[in-house]
Amino acid sequence: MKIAIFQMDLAFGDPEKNYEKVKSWISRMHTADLIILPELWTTGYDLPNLKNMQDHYNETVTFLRELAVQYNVNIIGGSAANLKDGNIFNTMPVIDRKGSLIHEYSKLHLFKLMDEHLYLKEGADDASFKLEQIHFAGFICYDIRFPEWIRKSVLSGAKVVVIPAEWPAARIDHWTTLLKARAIENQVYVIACNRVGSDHANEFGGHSIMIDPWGKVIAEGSDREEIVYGDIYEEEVEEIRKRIPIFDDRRADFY
Ligand SMILES: NC(=O)CCC(=O)C(=O)O
Repeated sequence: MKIAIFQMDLAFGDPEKNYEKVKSWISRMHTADLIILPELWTTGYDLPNLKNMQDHYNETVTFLRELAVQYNVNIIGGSAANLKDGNIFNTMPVIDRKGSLIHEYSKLHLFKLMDEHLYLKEGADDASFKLEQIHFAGFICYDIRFPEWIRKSVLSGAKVVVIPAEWPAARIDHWTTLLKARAIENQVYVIACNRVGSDHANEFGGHSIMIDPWGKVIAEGSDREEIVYGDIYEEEVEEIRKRIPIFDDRRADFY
């Protein structure tokens, strides 16, 4: 499967501008099977204004469904603010080549350092889904600091872990280290998309990355706006798991 990660810069609180940007860049990614966008790519962390955006999530999903059909590509649509029953969730839509919305996941762990707990509600979704017969699990940014949560999906069969993010440059060493650890300890592919650019509070670090189940970096972005490309091979996961069989050796009776 050919992957294209778009580590974009965002127009703060301006979905129309961000839609325009994705529309103008997507034709460069037309050979990919799967495109991945960053967390909250339509608005950035314009949290106080999200409550005024009634149909925003549905508009975003419709926009991505049309692109998926037009370019015959699967899209993991980063995440967008999703106003539901008076609460706002930080929700990742997954759309297949036919334009069907096949999965949604709302961020489970809210990040207090960026005020998420003041404006957002934590999700309660399963992270797993299948895309082109491959078992994926999708998490959002801060979720990567919770290895038990990721391990749960891996134990249920996930072979590829995808993470859209808005991770500040100030902690980019944590980003890279945590992602490599998640890949090595779970023997899965890790594909992570982080935005670049800045808002009033943070500079974001980019360095989107694809890591194989051995922990080797397949592709890594810079700190500038760009597309990061790489290929994944599902059978590689089983090969690595035969080399060091941690799932046979783990002592599930103890933990
Ligand atoms: N958007 C986020 O969840 C940021 C998480 C983060 O920066 C961290 O250090 O964790």
